Amino acid sequence: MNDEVLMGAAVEIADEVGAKAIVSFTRPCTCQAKVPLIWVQDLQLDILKDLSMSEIVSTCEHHMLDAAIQIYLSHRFEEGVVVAVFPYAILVYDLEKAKNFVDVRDYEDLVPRDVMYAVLKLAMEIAVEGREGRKIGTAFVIGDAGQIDRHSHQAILNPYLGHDRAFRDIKNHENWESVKEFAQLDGVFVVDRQGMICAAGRYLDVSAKDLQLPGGLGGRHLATAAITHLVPAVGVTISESGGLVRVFRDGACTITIRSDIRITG
Ligand SMILES: Nc1ncnc2c1ncn2[C@@H]1O[C@H](COP(=O)(O)OP(=O)(O)OP(=O)(O)O)[C@@H](O)[C@H]1O
Repeated sequence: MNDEVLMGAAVEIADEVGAKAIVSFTRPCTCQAKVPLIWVQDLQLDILKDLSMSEIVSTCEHHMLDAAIQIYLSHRFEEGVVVAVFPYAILVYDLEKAKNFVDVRDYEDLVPRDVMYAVLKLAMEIAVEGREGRKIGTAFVIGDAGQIDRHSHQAILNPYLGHDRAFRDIKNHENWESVKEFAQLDGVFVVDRQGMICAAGRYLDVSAKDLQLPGGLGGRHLATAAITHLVPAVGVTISESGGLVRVFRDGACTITIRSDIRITG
């Protein structure tokens, strides 16, 4: 169906239901929306043309959740509805679903909300952007830095050693460029509860052999999961091979977020 016709209908529906935004998975086209327009580039949507109507709706809902998680992290929309436009369907989508899926409050006993938000958003940026066209994988272990230290050692010289707090604060976007540079190093980042990066290039001396984890995880993922079982900490990993961002606590994977969709607007 014509993308412009669907967009026109979406603008009317958005007005009617008081939507926060229109989220479009179609090709960009002109429209007169009164609410923000968010474009999503999702390469896995080509399959829609071969599906039945009910399959289209459930697939679109699934893809909308992936997009809504990114929108939740980037726009901090925590409630309300958006109107999602797909090549063959229009959905009115409740943002609560994304919030429930990645609720930063679920980690508040270990990591404050603003620190968790910052690490997740930064992790998504690293997963989406990579570095100079290359995918990169890394991990953040956030929590009791003293205890994390006891189960790890420096794989390389710590680039954060001796730097003052202003440069090490992960909540400050100005520090994210250097984090992205150091994300290319071996090992993991250690971040304390205040959001201060204590180390990069840290090797975790732990074993995941007793943990129940999804198959196919690499060494850094397994070690990050294992440290969260051993000490009060949350792990956030970015997979170089699959582009997925995962969150671990208590030795288990609690969130998996796709990063192969691009949000603009
Ligand atoms: N215990 C560990 N602590 C810190 N870093 C590790 C540990 N084990 C492996 N690494 C580092 O992680 C890097 C990637 O290893 P690997 O591909 O096995 O795992 P991964 O990062 O979990 O998986 P992916 O390939 O999906 O990113 C290696 O360069 C290695 O030095």
